[in-house]
Amino acid sequence: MAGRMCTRKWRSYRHRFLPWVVFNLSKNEKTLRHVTERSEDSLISAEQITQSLLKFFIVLLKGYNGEHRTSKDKEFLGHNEMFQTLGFCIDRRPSTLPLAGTGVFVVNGVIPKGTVVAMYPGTVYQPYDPILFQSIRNPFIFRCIDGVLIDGSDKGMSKMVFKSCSGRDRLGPLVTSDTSWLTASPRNPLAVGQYVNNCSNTKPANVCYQEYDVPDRFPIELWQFLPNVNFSQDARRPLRCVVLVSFRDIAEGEELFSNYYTIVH
Ligand SMILES: C[S@@+](CC[C@H](N)C(=O)[O-])C[C@H]1O[C@@H](n2cnc3c(N)ncnc32)[C@H](O)[C@@H]1O
Repeated sequence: MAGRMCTRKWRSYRHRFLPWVVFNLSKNEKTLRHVTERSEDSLISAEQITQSLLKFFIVLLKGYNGEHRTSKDKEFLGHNEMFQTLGFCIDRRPSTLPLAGTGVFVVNGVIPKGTVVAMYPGTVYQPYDPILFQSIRNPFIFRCIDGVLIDGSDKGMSKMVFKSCSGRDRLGPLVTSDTSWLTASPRNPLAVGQYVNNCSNTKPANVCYQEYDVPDRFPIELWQFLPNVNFSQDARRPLRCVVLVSFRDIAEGEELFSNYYTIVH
């Protein structure tokens, strides 16, 4: 009986980070996110995500193309632009949870409910792509509803694969993805979503993951701020990105927490 229930739950899960979620499932039963329909899992529409990213990327582009900037200015440019355009700023800091490593915090401003708060960077693997070596002991493999995987690790082989795919996909002088999320100072400061920790019994989730396929009409000169790249050059589908959207208003100083595990009934 328990086995059958477990199998049913397993079949209806949406997102997971292995082996973290499997290991913690029983411990964190209260923190599972339950939704009754697949559509309920999307807090905002794809069009709202597009508009939000366009608004921010256009400002980033102007900033990075601006003259009279020193390299020091450029280091903080993303954060300044983020605060001015979106009204908040996020960054990585040691987590408030014991033994949880790094987390992501609202360091300036407030985030209203239903806002695109962060992006989950990484190499995008279709269900048929080989990912075995990159996935070994890698807690940053994010699983989308349709089996697409995103490897958000910024180290070792994962890092090499991302850089190589990004170089391969350049269109002459046009860069079509951002590799700076692999460093401590991403040009697009939204691209730190892979460091958002799982909620706990005392720290409920304030953001959730939402899949987003980049539409054809997304301006090519703004692709340089997208922190995702396809592993396969011949992936015959739009580029998959994952954004984190706020469940509620989030105050300055708060840490972001997501649900690593969502059950669709
Ligand atoms: C996707 S990473 C998140 C970033 C991670 N905190 C780090 O510093 O690399 C997932 C890993 O973070 C840690 N983690 C996430 N949520 C946690 C929690 N609520 N309590 C303890 N550790 C957590 C676990 O080690 C997990 O395997």
